[in-house]
Amino acid sequence: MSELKVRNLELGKGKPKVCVPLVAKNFEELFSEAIRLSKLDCDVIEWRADYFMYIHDARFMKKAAYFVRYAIDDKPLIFTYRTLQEGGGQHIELDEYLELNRTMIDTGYIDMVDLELEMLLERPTDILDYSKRKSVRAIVSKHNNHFTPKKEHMEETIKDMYDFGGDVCKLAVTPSDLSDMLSVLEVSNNIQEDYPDIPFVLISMGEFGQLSRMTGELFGSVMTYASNGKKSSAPGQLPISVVRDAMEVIGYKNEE
Ligand SMILES: O=C1C[C@@](O)(C(=O)O)C[C@@H](O)[C@@H]1O
Repeated sequence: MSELKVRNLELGKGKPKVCVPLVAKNFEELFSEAIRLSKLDCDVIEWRADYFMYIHDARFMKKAAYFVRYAIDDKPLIFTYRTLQEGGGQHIELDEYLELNRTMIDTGYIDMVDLELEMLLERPTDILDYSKRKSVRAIVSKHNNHFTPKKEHMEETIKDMYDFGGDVCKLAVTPSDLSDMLSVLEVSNNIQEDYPDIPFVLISMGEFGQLSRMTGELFGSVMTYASNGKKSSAPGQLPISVVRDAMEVIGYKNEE
């Protein structure tokens, strides 16, 4: 499995890393939630800025990023603006989306940025090169909140994300039954076997998909998203302790 260093963390080495979402609408919530999350047993924090009310004010956003960094100390931080089309909290125009992500990359407070493949495909942009130059890792992502695409299609999407320059390639899809969840595991297994250099995260969301959030060590996903104890940022997320316990069992090796 390919490895990727982010601050003190090695994605792709050992167990999948556990990420929890930071969801807040104003500064007060942001700061108190960031402090609360910093004490949880998570490896990474994802600031879901699409729920924040000051996204149109770059000065406030820089301050907010500083607050979050200060509150969470040395934990790796992902900046994510999830668009409405992909299940996010509020609408944003493409120009502003790119500008906001660039501003956040510039702050030096974030370690990773989540960029949606569809937004990157809208128009030529150098934002992936830009984040590389600034040593911010890029997660290229895509979310299907309605169904699970065909297996070949999911595999192609992950490869496209990698070819495009994603440091981590993430696809989250919606199952309508358990066999949809199994397709996601099968695609994960194919990618880890055929493209071991691609660090990826494949998620089957919702209740049918929950197994996919615990099995990364077997099927190759380098990270899993868990609920933060108050709010989840996607259907099917499990509490951190449940994910950790499951991963202990799944990764258990007999010492003989
Ligand atoms: O892309 C993802 C994965 C996710 O959608 C999930 O299914 O856990 C949760 C989001 O916060 C994150 O940005």
